[in-house]
Amino acid sequence: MIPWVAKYRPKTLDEVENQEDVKDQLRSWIEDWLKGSSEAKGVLLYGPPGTGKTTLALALANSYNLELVETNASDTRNLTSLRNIVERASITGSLFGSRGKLIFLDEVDGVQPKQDYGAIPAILEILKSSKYPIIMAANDPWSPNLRDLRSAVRMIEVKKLGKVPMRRLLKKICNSEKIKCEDAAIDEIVEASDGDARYAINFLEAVAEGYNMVSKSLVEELVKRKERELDPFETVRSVFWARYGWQAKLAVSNSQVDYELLMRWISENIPIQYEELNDVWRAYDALSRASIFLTRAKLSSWDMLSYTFDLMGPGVALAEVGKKSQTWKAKWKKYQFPTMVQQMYKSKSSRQVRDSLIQKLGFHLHSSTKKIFNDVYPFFTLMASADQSDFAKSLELSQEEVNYLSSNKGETHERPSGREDGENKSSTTRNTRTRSRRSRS
Ligand SMILES: Nc1ncnc2c1ncn2[C@@H]1O[C@H](COP(=O)(O)OP(=O)(O)OP(=O)(O)O)[C@@H](O)[C@H]1O
Repeated sequence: MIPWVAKYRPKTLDEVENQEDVKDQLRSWIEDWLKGSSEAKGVLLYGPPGTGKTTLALALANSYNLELVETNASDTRNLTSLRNIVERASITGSLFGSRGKLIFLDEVDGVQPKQDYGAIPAILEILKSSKYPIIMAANDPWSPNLRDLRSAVRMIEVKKLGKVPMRRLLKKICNSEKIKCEDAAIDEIVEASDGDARYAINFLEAVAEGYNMVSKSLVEELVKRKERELDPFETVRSVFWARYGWQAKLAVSNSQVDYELLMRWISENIPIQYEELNDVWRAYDALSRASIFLTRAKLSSWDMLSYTFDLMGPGVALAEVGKKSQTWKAKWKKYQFPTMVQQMYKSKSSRQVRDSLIQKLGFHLHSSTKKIFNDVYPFFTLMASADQSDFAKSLELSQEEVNYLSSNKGETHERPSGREDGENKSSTTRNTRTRSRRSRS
């Protein structure tokens, strides 16, 4: 059975819902190409997931009877074979005499500067030498890694699909499938999809397939369930409150939270939920075994994941022996974030205060971060605890930074990142220039 996203994917540009401006730009670009007068070597379609970038590339190829050669931009092996195709094209000459090609490079923003080293230069080279039009897609095209690429192509933004065309799209599918869909249910899916057509169509298919009809109450229930799967508090609660093993297993296997992180969540909250020492012991025993199976799953076979779920879900849930008799009020506990997540957050914000503090001191003293950190910083911690008001004002410190200094922090932290010498000199120069310009005006 073909999934609906593929079954109902528009074949030509005229069938693509909305996106009129994008379609016009693509038509004029490809027609210039076919006439041999195109200025832009390639096009980069960018926009959120599920908005139709791949669909538009495919529809463009079909509309102009071109063969679509599709590859993922981070697959460097495919880029090499693409280079061969392009090279061969330059030798064989007339390309549009027979059936021409349209090259489609998906996920150019997925190219990693380190792992996929050479991919962007390869794309730039293909762009330069290609006799075929090249169309690319990205969700986020603004990374510094793509700077050269951005200036080499025409950028076309693909916006989220609006509510009216999305509704039209879903209704068309309901009619073709001869399924009874309540209007309010369609509206609910449109709302939940937030302009992502793939999400909306998949959602519609899941409801229709499971229940043979699409009602508002069903959609609401499924939206809630999806939200719960994303929420670690809900997963933890479902595990601890499960009366039967299968309920706990379903909660962990459906959860969208990363498995390791989920283990930390469960681990943190075991002693909060369970009061009997033996229950706590059994729960931790199950969880530690789950951790072993997770490592095995990663190292050898993902089949082991099922044991991880068994231990992390039912293993922890059934560790509490007297659970069945408890009311929900007795079970209700206030869960907490894993300590590690809290610490990471705290140390990150604390590092940010320290770094901005050192930048400011460097600016006022015309020194590098290294010099400030090694030689000057301890004196400032003393000065801050002695006199705060004038000191803070003259250095333009925020209250957060003053508190940080006067609590004598700093020695306990690692040295801040950044270039050691000259870093603050250049920022000082920049700041001084801004200041003098300001004072002139
Ligand atoms: N404007 C549209 N008209 C009709 N169907 C659409 C439209 N946009 C998207 N779709 C449907 O949504 C599905 C997903 O779209 P597509 O794969 O083109 O999105 P994308 O922008 O390439 O996503 P990603 O960035 O995740 O790769 C398509 O298979 C198609 O069925």
